[in-house]
Amino acid sequence: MKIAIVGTGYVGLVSGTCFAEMGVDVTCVDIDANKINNLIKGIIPIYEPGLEDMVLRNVKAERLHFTTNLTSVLNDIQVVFSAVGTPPDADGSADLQYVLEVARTIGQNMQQYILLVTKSTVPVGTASLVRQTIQTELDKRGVSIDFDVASNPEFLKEGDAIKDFMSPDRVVVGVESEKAKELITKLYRPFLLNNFRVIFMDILSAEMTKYAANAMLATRISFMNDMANLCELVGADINMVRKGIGTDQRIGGKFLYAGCGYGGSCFPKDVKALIQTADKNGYDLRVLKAVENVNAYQKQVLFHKLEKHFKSDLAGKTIAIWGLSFKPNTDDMREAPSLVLIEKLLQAGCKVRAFDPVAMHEAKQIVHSKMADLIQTDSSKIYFANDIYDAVLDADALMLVTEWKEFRMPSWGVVKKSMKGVLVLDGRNIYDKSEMQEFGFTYEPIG
Ligand SMILES: NC(=O)c1ccc[n+]([C@@H]2O[C@H](COP(=O)([O-])OP(=O)(O)OC[C@H]3O[C@@H](n4cnc5c(N)ncnc54)[C@H](O)[C@@H]3O)[C@@H](O)[C@H]2O)c1
Ligand SMILES: O=c1ccn([C@@H]2O[C@H](COP(=O)(O)OP(=O)(O)O[C@H]3O[C@H](CO)[C@@H](O)[C@H](O)[C@H]3O)[C@@H](O)[C@H]2O)c(=O)[nH]1
Repeated sequence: MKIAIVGTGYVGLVSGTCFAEMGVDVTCVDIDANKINNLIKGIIPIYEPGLEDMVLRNVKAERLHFTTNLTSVLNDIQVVFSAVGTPPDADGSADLQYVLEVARTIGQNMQQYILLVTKSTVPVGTASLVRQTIQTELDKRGVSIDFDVASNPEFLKEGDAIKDFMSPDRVVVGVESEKAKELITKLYRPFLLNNFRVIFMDILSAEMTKYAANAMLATRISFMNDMANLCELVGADINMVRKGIGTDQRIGGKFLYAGCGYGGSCFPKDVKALIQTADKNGYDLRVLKAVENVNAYQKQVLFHKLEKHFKSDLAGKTIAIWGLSFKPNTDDMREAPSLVLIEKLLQAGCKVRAFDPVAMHEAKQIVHSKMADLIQTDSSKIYFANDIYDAVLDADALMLVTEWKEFRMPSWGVVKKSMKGVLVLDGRNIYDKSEMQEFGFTYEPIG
């Protein structure tokens, strides 16, 4: 079977490569010529564990191809997946310009039946817009060609993307024709050996399922962060509370980790977009608004702890940050809590020494463009360190922001000698309090 995937980002490249791994002939399409040229040369644009090997293997086997020209493959295939970006508009709703552009290109150029499957996260009702857009282009051409639209939202997590795609808990598909259902069933059949279900439903419910899933996960995190903040005030331990409630099968143990806020390209934007969808339908999603507020507060919690410790006298202090990406195993910096902290530290007159195993390049670019006004007079205000020990040199405090594996067991003796101060703020609760105290640190986790 031959398919095309439009949009060669995290979702498009991972999905395309995984379909190719299962024997499907896949062409990945992107408007970014630089990205496509690099992929043709074997240069992978994102950091995702295991992806590079899998891309190279499938390119070599001639099952995975790259092009900037969707039209050139359109008449050789029956199924097109759209995995282009849906970034937030100024009001927080999803910007559908890329999704509709793909539909337009298809309507303008298709010569035979096409099933267009939207994998991007799109507001409920988008499939109708996609259908209308294709139909309008066909009408302009004065031709009548059969086509279908479907919704197949993606649930993969960055850093675990290949495992999530190959063995998901489930695949959700919204269809409105038997033909579309058959094509998608055929495509996912090889994956079913990995023991998951394809759940077919109507398109509106499939579109809604994606937002409801992300909203529920974000809600769990904000709920736990709220509980963590209360635990601190009453002297309870959020980790014990987490274990205590997570063992209740109705609650479950996953996505219950308190921390310094959720980031990434999905939760923040999808929570906003769902609030917008509700507003447009005259409904106030009060729970999700609270989820957002808690998260905005939580991204500043480590800074507030620092202020409290130094009695707001932060000017001139050197603060080390371990972990910049929004979560481990990715170089993605979108909505990363580290960015909020760096900005607040620079505004308070601190010097920042930052380190991340993978996201240094992205982090540097963002800090230098978005915080230019804060560092222009003195670029030494932020230093991107060579490793974890370089980062803590002469630091008054250390903040652990992203729980990369290599931060889990540092040589605390070396860290202690290198630091000027003793404060360690653990934004992901990965260290052992008594061990930290034995080393002489003032240790503060979340909750
Ligand atoms: N990143 C994730 O972990 C994840 C997981 C599940 C769902 N999603 C959703 O999937 C969608 C894609 O996310 P992403 O993170 O992969 O985005 P991304 O920004 O990494 O990639 C999108 C790609 O689409 C390309 N593009 C834009 N317009 C195009 C067009 N007309 N033709 C061809 N290519 C075009 C861009 O150049 C870019 O390379 C979003 O809706 C997102 O919400 C993302
Ligand atoms: O218990 C937890 C779990 C996660 N996080 C934070 O939540 C954010 C998101 O993490 P995660 O969900 O693992 O990463 P994403 O790659 O953003 O994946 C989410 O967003 C994707 C895009 O929609 C969905 O496909 C996935 O199912 C959904 O988990 C990160 O900042 C994490 O640090 C916590 O604070 N506590």
